[in-house]
Amino acid sequence: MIQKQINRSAWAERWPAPAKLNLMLRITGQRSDGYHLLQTVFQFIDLCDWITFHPVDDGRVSLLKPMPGVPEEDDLTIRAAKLLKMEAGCEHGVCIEVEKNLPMGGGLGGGSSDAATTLVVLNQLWNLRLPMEKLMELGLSLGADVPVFIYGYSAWAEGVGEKLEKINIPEQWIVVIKPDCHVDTKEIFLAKNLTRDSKSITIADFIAGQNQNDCLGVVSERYQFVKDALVDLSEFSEARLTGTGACVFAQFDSEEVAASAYRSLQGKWRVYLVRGVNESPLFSKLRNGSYIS
Ligand SMILES: C[C@@](CO)(OP(=O)(O)O)[C@H](O)COP(=O)(O)OP(=O)(O)OC[C@H]1O[C@@H](n2ccc(N)nc2=O)[C@H](O)[C@@H]1O
Ligand SMILES: Nc1ncnc2c1ncn2[C@@H]1O[C@H](COP(=O)(O)OP(=O)(O)O)[C@@H](O)[C@H]1O
Repeated sequence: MIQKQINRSAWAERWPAPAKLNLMLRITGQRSDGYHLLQTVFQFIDLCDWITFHPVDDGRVSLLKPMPGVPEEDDLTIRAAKLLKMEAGCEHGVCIEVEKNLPMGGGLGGGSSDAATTLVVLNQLWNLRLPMEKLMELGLSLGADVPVFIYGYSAWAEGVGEKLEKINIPEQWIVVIKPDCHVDTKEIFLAKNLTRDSKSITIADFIAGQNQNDCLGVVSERYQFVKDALVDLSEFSEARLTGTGACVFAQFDSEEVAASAYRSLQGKWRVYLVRGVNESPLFSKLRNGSYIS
């Protein structure tokens, strides 16, 4: 985590909020508050929302343009900025501009990533100096997926996704299909027939090929588009579900083979050709950018 101060010019920058994939997901139990205990592996992909933070003098936190279907006060960037202000007890204001590229409710973690980028970048721009651990704690109160985007590196995750351990995964080419449906995370976790008692595995087991997603059965039984997308994608490589869906993905060693699969699927599906990356593009930008003094 970069703790250095960013120059004032960074206000004019566009900051990435990358998507994640769950390369496997096991549900090993349930907490007394209903939240499920998971084992999962997060890797980032180079498909991003882009966020610009415009300074304002009146202390208000607002969106330049609210997203269709999401009231401004519910937007995770607004909630993150307000939470940060409250935690730091500061009077700063900001107008947030989000260029939304990640499909919503797709299991790519777009809302969580937008929240994480807001926490990390405003912490720098407002010179609050909150440590990464505090930002991750604030992030967790916004959503189970937020901490990994603050952590900024591919991770083996346990708990509800907040106990993170760095992991290096081959940075392959990936084809992602976004089926034309929105899967509600809560609905899947409430399903009676969801597997909730998977045996815990180790990182070595995952590397050896144990990569099941325990949500797959319930999601594909309820969402025909997801089932169909898995069938079409598996003609090219092993097809998997990310998170609770709706997106499905397949990994490829070769860009050429991935691009060929992408082209074949393009006519029928909303499809993305991306690359898996172990360092979050947000942290690559913070580390490599000339705006860090
Ligand atoms: C399943 C995962 C895997 O990465 O991804 P998505 O498919 O949503 O991206 C996440 O853990 C999702 O995280 P996130 O999308 O932030 O979920 P939250 O907003 O915290 O929770 C939405 C709802 O799902 C249920 N929930 C969520 C996470 C969890 N470990 N157990 C749960 O039971 C809770 O009912 C909660 O009210
Ligand atoms: N900035 C945001 N971007 C996306 N979704 C948001 C945002 N703020 C709030 N949300 C809400 O969070 C829900 C989950 O969005 P998202 O994170 O994209 O999906 P998922 O958790 O399946 O990856 C959306 O349906 C939307 O109602």
